[in-house]
Amino acid sequence: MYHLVCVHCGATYSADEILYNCKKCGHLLAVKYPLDTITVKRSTWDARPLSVWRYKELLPVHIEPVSLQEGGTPLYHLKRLGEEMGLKHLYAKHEGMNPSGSFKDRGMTVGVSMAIQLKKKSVACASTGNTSASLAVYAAKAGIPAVVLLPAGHVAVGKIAQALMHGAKVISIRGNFDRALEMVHDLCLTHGLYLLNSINPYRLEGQKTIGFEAIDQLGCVPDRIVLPVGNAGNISAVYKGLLELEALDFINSLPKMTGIQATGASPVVRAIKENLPVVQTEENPETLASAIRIGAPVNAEKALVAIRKTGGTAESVTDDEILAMQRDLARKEGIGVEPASAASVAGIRKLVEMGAIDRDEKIVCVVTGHLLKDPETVIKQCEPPIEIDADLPSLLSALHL
Ligand SMILES: Cc1ncc(COP(=O)(O)O)c(C=O)c1O
Ligand SMILES: N[C@@H](CCOP(=O)(O)O)C(=O)O
Repeated sequence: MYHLVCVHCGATYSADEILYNCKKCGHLLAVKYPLDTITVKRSTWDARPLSVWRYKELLPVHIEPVSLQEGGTPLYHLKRLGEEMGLKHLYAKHEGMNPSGSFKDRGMTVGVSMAIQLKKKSVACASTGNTSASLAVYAAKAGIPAVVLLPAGHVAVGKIAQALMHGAKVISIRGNFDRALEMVHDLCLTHGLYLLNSINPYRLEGQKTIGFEAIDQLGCVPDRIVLPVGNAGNISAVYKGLLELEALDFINSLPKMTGIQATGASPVVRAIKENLPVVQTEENPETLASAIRIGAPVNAEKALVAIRKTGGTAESVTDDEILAMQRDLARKEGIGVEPASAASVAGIRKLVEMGAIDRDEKIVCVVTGHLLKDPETVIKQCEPPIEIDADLPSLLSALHL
């Protein structure tokens, strides 16, 4: 049976205690499995469909999971963009192909299942959009109420539409995401709702399967895994999962974990570049990649370890660089992603230009959310449709034929 362990002081807690922070030092908790008793074989996993639940021996859920077939997302070889950058082995893992259109579904299938396993009656989160959309979807599937707190005016319309349509109670606060997270944390501690942001150690267990799948699809461990970083849960989760695979002798090397942030919201990048022991909060984070508009990443401590221990790096990209890559992915590779997701590939382009990447590396960029999440940012970048009279001459003239 697994238990919870503080990532900072190592204090341990029983698995069924509803805890988000260590009672001794206040830092975050992680799920620790007795890996020496896990006897699953690679061949057993290989025989199952590619999905979060392929790896159930390394997940905490013991009941029938609340599932909508999450995971099993495509790994695309970016031939054209890779060629332009001089990279032969550049891949994108398209997490926008999950049920609600982002990687959060991997976390929520596990997190909402744990809410049921722990007999919680309602769930809540703060969100820049995707967490709320995903929570609303999985709470609907589980048949329990969900409350979501959003930063007013800073959430993409597709994500609000999802949270509303799937029946969550949607509250917009006049404050940013970091404040919304503090508020929902207080609400959950005082009123017993189950908090499903990435400070929930169980939710992140689902997200670690991104790394497992990438390795299974590639047939080897990539040299580098690149992720956009906001609250820093995903990069931490993927790293944790890879450590578990290594401990089980399923892999014998680790990819360089590489985090990409938007220039206006880049506290992790700053900590890496300036070799700071801890991340310093940015009070007024700003980027049009609203999913990663976060100044106080709650998982930063773990993310710094992931990047430093694997010899990875962190880099920031401007909003213009993010949008240029969003267009390039769409037009040169046929891959539709939201701005925050394009940050990972934009970051690699920048690192290549800086000479910081070995061109023979096998690189997996995680592209985290679907293009249709944020249609307004798409429309603003494109020419509007050409409206014509409904006759052939008008059509030919519009096509310059
Ligand atoms: C589309 C998208 N990409 C990236 C991120 C950043 O992930 P994390 O917060 O786990 O660093 C988020 C949300 O946080 C997101 O919604
Ligand atoms: N981008 C996230 C921000 C919240 O992150 P979480 O991983 O702590 O839930 C979102 O979609 O809300």
